[in-house]
Amino acid sequence: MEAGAGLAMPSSRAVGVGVGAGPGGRRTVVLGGGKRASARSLRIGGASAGAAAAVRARGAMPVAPVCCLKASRGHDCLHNSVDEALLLKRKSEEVLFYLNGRCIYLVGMMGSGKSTVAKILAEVLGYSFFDSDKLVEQAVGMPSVAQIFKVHSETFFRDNESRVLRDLSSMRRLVVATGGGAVIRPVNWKYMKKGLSVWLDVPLDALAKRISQVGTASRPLLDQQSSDPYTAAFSKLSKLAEQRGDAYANADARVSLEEIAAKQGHDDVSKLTLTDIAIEALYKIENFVTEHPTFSGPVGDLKIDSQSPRAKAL
Ligand SMILES: Nc1ncnc2c1ncn2[C@@H]1O[C@H](COP(=O)(O)OP(=O)(O)O)[C@@H](O)[C@H]1O
Ligand SMILES: O=C(O)C1=C[C@@H](OP(=O)(O)O)[C@@H](O)[C@H](O)C1
Repeated sequence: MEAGAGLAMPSSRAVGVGVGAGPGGRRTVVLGGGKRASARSLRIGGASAGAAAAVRARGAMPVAPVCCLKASRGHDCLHNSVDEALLLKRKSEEVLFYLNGRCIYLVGMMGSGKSTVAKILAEVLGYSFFDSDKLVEQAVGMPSVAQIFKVHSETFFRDNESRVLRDLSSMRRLVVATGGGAVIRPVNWKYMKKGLSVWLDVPLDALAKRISQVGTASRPLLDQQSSDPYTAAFSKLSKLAEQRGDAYANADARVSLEEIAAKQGHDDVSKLTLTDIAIEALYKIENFVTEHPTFSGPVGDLKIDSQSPRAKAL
């Protein structure tokens, strides 16, 4: 049975960014609606130095004073967090102007952080967040992508994925985390090109580490019991990356974690915070829209606002 994608809109939320201490004293960004982004989104001391370095590397002045560069506790840490949160919020306000309601599609390999980063971008932009895998699950009426692959087939999943992207592409003000394989069908690019696509480019070894930590059960293309989880994930991801070739490079903007790490003087992408990555994504989006002035023009057939009652009926 194939079903069309029914899109249930999350309710619209006030957008605000604040900071707080999460469980175990870890830092969190508190986003609009009271949701907390991952505790990795802010780090103490070094993180703010990193954000400041990123700003300097871009040749731009920080929009909020970046202070408190040494690792410490208490008020200094709070200032660091506030600086980063403000930078993220202010940059999002600038980008909003150019986007003119167009959707953002995050593409990238499995585990590249599309869902995680998309949620942050949606919060700061005041957009709605969608995960295309979840919409396919809803459309098909199955609890997981893994089950859809098992009971039906990858082709069945891909057909539904394309339908979901088609339906989303007529809407405005969404940040969509696509499935890692969405880039392989040209028709999906036709849909995603109605908005702006961002490739989260993460080194394969970092992806394999993340995926082996969370397990491969939810990612059927990686689910192999035979060898140790890191080696299995790395080997399969390498094959997929080879097969997919330049497909990800069709995206309008590329956020390379290796590049951000190099700009900040890190030798390891795992030292980057989610805030670093989200800020870089906003800078890359801004670069694209300012280099393509026609992009900010009339939105044409994108008439359905994600927050409107009409969208709920889709
Ligand atoms: N920058 C990051 N650093 C470390 N772990 C991350 C980062 N981004 C995402 N993760 C973790 O990696 C896993 C996959 O992230 P997710 O956002 O689901 O990726 P995707 O949607 O691209 O498959 C999750 O456990 C998430 O918490
Ligand atoms: O790379 C892929 O082909 C896939 C990635 C998955 O999404 P994530 O990238 O969100 O894990 C999911 O769509 C499916 O398992 C196939």
